[in-house]
Amino acid sequence: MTLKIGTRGSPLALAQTHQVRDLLVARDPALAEPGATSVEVIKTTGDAVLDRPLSEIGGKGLFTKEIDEAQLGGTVDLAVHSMKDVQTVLPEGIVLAAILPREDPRDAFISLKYKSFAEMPAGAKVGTASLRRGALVRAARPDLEVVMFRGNVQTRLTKLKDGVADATMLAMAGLNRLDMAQVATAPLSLEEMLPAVAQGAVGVTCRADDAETQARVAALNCLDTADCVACERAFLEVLDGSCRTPIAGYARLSGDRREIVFNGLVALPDGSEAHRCTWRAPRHRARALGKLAGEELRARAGEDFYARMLAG
Ligand SMILES: NCc1[nH]cc(CCC(=O)O)c1CC(=O)O
Repeated sequence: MTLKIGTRGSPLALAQTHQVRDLLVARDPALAEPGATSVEVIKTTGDAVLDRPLSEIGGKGLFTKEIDEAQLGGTVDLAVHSMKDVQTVLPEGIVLAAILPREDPRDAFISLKYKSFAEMPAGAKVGTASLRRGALVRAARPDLEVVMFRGNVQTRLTKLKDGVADATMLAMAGLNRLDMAQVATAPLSLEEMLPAVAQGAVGVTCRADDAETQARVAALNCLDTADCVACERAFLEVLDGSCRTPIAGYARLSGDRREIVFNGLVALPDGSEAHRCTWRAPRHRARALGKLAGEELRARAGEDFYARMLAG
């Protein structure tokens, strides 16, 4: 019997998957035997389309659908995902069995020419395909130009060298997991660049009817991260639906770890509007807090917010 682990094939996805496998082996030395585990690389829609912003492709689970199908079909037993890419409502038959301790949740500013956004002159180009990052840059610096930019770390660095853009942004978590933190010019503060919901968190899914694998995987769960991510995902669930909305959300625990402090944001892609909120609540109310924050921002943005977004 082989424990089959499903993952995308990107260097980051593979690094995360090997980390999960090592953690499982550490808990059950029998898994270290040859053939006891296997890593199955699965190409997803998000991997196949490299030339367009993901928001244009649309649809849910761009980086997860094919892996979910493999899991439900029994080709893989567990799957490792960046939680940022996991839809708020999981497909029927699949459960989230563990969330690993969160990495650095911040975005990194990356440039070969400038040390920070503040140093960038009017007209300089920022490369990103992320609606959230684009909207936050446009809101803070309407004088900069945002250009379309996708690809892995190496591709982006080459594009910076070639002058396709003067700066870009990537999650610190991904750089750290790839041992490439030196690529970051500087981390951006949580105030200037509120992260995507669940950024920096890795989740492991199992089949709902596979109690044995669920029990193995559940041992890796980090309760602190799971509560924060549950809060953020409840927020996203209230606001999203389309993947075409710039949304940011970050929850952390208070110093005594009894409360959750949540910051959320929803914006228009052109940065002309951004609504922010801060809430705190006892941590057992994590999901309710996220939902409340989402409802507050929905109300503050106004009924015609989504209509303005589609028009813009
Ligand atoms: N959508 C791609 C993606 N999914 C997760 C990460 C980074 C790692 C993480 O947030 O855990 C990235 C790349 C990026 O945004 O830089």
